[in-house]
Amino acid sequence: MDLGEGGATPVILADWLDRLLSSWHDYRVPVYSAVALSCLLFWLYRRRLRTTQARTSSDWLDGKHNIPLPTTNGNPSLENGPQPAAGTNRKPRYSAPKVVTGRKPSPRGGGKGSQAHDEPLHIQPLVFYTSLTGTTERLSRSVLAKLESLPTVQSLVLKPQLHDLSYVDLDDYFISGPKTPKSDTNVRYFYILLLPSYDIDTILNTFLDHLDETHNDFRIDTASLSSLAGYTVFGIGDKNGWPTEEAGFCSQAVEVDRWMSKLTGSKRAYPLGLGDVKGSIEQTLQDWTAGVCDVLQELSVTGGLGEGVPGSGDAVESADEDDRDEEDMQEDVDFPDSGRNKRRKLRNTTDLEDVGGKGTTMAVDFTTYSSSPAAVAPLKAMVPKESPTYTALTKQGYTIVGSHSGVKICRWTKSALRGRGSCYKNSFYGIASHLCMETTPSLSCSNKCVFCWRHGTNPVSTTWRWQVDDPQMIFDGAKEGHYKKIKMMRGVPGVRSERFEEAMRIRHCALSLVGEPIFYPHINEFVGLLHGEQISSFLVCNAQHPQQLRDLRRVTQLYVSIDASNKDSLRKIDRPLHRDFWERFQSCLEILREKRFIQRTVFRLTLVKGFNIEDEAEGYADLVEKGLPCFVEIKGVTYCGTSTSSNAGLTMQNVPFYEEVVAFVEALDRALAKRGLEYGIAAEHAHSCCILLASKRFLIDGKWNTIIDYDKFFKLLGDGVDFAPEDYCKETPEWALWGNGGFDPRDERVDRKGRPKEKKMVKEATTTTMPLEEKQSLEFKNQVTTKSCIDS
Ligand SMILES: Cc1cc2nc3c(=O)[nH]c(=O)nc-3n(C[C@H](O)[C@H](O)[C@H](O)COP(=O)(O)O)c2cc1C
Ligand code: SF4
Repeated sequence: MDLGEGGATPVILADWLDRLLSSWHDYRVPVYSAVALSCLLFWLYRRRLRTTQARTSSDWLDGKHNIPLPTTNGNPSLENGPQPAAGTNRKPRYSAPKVVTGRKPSPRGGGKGSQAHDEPLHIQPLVFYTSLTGTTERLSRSVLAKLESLPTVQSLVLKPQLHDLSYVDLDDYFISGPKTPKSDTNVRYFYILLLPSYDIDTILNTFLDHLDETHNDFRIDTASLSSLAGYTVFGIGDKNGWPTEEAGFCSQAVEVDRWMSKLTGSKRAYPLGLGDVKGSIEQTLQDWTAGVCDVLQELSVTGGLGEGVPGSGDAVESADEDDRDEEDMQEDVDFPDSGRNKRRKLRNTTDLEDVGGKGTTMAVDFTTYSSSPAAVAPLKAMVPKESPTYTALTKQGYTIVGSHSGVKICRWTKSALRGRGSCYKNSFYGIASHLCMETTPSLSCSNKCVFCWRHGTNPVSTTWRWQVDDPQMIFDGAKEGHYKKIKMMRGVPGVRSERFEEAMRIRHCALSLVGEPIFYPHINEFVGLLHGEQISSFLVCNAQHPQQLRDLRRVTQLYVSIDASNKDSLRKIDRPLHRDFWERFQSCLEILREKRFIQRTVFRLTLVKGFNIEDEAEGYADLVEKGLPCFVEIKGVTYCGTSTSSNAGLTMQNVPFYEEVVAFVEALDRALAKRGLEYGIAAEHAHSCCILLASKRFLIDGKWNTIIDYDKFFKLLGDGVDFAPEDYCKETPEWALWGNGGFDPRDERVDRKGRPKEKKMVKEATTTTMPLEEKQSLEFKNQVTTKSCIDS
């Protein structure tokens, strides 16, 4: 090629390009094929390489590299005599970058292969302990004995094994769990750990380091013990030297519990138990063991840890959970208009007492007191399963019972289970929130109060125009729903085992939630069922159904919501459906006055700034004079933060400060004194912005007696004698009295992240000057905690 001839160069280049292009056209198909084939070969090669690596890793863990596997039948630590302490004989961790993902359980059990699915699931309890001075070993043996005596369901719970952590190889049990024996592929392991705490260097530090390393080793799945069926921990400590958890009581057991939660993917099967060696540890352990045995039985039958937090316990730590609660609360579901316009007025009406059981075809008119025969029209369910209302309520955490009742565990119940405080009813009347069931036999109401947590989400009506469920069915369904929700809490971090055990026996029933309980035609029978099981009853009604209020038989404490002191305010706030709402309201006050020597009567005042506080103290005092209730509860409104509340014109500005509630209560107290009424400010629960005014009938020997003596109440009820509210009251604790804040010292106050906080913080903060935003956020936090127990 002569490149010297400048003019020929472009021609040559063009010629080359032309040749290249025609070659490409001739050979492009084989070239494409060759590239595709190379890619395929490369992919196959990579895949094969990965399989080989995984097998090597698994072989390594399975002991094909000279690592002995734990014996599952028998206890190496006990049978083989003393062995070197863990930590001295621990094998070095393998260094190859291979990922240990934990053993995969079969869908139901823990076996591999399809055949395993048909075989029964076997639960193998493994009890681990460590002990320096022998206490924990002795206690562990007693747990072992109890587990051995467990009546097995078709022998599905295998003989428990005991392992001293000082002698076992931690790698064998605390990396990916023991290997499933070939003889029984459907075995799943259940770890029970009993651990003392030492603030000196012991095997426990080695154990904790091991769990930490396992969790943080990038080669190991963070939840490498997720194939376990579950785990639970019991801590042994000494309250003499380490009086509180913050001071180190059972600190190492608490820590192990946290690591195990992470490593198992939150399979805490039973709450962490803590026993004080200088206290009643035997009893605590016995109760805890009984609970663990129940879980084992359930596990062997169902193959799962029960509903709730996935795998029994979501890995939500306290902060997440609190967030979730608030998210729940923010949630606003738009329900279709339950049909005020569509509502069909039934011409013919009947008395409540004439209404039959489920499937009844009679309608009840609450607008009149007449008792003419009912219309014979087939009635529908109030909340049908397929309705959007049902879906939305279920989504909000309600369990719908039958066709018109609901049950839900309130935030205070959860808080009390975690030892973080009960609602104000604990301070005023001695109701610990974890013993309380909140339910309603009627999700429907005849008001649309501006502050109602769920107004707009439930049916509203002046008439009962739905089918009527049997009270026994509602009672059974409510208990079942409640217990199910409590059980869902057992995997939640921080739940105290002793409170969890106590919660499995309902002691109180708050008939409030949402809706109007007195609306339910068989309310008396329902209350009778509660009392039959020694469950006390608090019934809150909206002062709109005088006939039903009059007919209501004895409840432990009877509430009437007093949401305003005059007609205009009441219309604005309660937005009642009845045209004669004010007359109904007045009648209810008279009825309450008549009942005041038979049962404890309460006025519940919910203060809404801009609606019913300003200059109304005198008006409320007049109402108190009329009804002469035993108690007057005054509470700042709960701000729901939903569009329903804002549609009703409510904002955070309507939420009073605690100091404003205090000022109002003091004004009301003065107004009552002016009228010569014998009342006084008895107690407070600053945490939920609530204060109690009480009749001096309950000031006995100069001491307030606002607490209910529940045993006495049931005794008197059982004796069938006449009795008065003063016959079943007892002294209010010091910490609950006016001026002392009202936070139960047996509980611990925490902040949103679950960290302990200064007990007086909220009250102090709310009563000092602070920027509006800060104040609102704090108030909101205080207020949202009371979301569940609102007036009907
Ligand atoms: C040196 C020492 C340190 C201890 N540290 C704690 C502690 O930090 N927290 C705690 O709750 N108990 C602590 N204890 C109390 C023990 O946990 C308690 O005595 C336990 O019953 C010991 O169990 P063991 O006999 O099985 O070893 C400590 C005891 C000793 C002797
Ligand atoms: S807030 Fe209501 S339902 Fe919850 S514990 Fe208190 S009384 Fe019971």
